[in-house]
Amino acid sequence: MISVGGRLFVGVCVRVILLAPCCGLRIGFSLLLSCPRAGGGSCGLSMIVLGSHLILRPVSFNVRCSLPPSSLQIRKLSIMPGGSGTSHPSLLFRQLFEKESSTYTYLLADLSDPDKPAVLVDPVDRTVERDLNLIKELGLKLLYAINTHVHADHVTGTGLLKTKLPGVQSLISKASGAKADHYVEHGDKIQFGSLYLEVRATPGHTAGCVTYVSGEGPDQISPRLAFTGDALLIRGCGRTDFQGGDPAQLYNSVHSQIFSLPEETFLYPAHDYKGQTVTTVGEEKLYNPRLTKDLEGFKTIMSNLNLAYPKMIDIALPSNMKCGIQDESNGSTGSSL
Ligand SMILES: N[C@@H](CCC(=O)N[C@@H](CSS)C(=O)NCC(=O)O)C(=O)O
Repeated sequence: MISVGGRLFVGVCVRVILLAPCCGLRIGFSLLLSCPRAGGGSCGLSMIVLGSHLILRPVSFNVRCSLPPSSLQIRKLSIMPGGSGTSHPSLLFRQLFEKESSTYTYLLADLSDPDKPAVLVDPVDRTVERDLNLIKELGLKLLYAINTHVHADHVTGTGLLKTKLPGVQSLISKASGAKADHYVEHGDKIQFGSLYLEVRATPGHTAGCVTYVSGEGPDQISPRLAFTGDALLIRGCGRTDFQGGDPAQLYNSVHSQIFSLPEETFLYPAHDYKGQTVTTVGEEKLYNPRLTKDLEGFKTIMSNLNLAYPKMIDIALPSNMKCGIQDESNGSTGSSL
């Protein structure tokens, strides 16, 4: 069905028509011309070509086949996994999943730049080959392999990526105390082409947790995207019982740095254990069962989670303190961005 200027509809369809018991089924082609009617339906004339016969029939529809005016904008959107959309003509965005640790890795690139510069947020060592293949196939130039924090449940892929793609630089917060090529602090900007991610300190799950928020302004991604790591999970949040975790600090981080973003901001966490992919600030402010409580209620919830320690914690923590880099000589002398 084609809508011309939102007023006239032209449609072609193939019909299977039962003529009479003796004739059996016949295939016909129909051309439909119609115009919208008050109340959302449309009416028009159907011309059916059936063998050598032309049948003209008035028709009426209750279901509109045209796009609502707002969805005309959809043509400009990059459709995200999970059904969300963001409007930036040159953004490439992928949400990738590692199923052993239920970790999300995010690939972002600026396709308007001839180099197609890219960043990868929270890569996992087990899925580095998959990520590298994708980066290669799409012709991207990976600038930074970024961590939101020192993960306790899996080994970061940043070290492996650096060995396989020379030129890639690892990046983590200064407050994490981990080794990397670059250390970021609250307010820093990570540029890739004409796009950037802003660093917001969101400690509480770990002392060095940061959230990376896409840039602000008419030339940036809209609605904004925030990669929250484990500070905020969909309808949940990161635990606070190790790595310098502190429930009051986490509560304050989420409320001041994430819930202060516009309601339509898309939130992408580092994990989901229930098959969810994305949420928004507005949704979490309404429905997050932990963070909608007052501070005392939140602290009570957090001290009663009774979660088992992550299975890989003893391997992951020491490795991730070196950004997953096994060779001591590599990545040990980082600098600010
Ligand atoms: N079972 C998993 C670990 C699950 C877990 O503890 N997840 C962390 C984030 S990774 S350190 C968390 O903060 N969870 C919060 C929650 O409410 O689930 C494993 O063994 O790896």
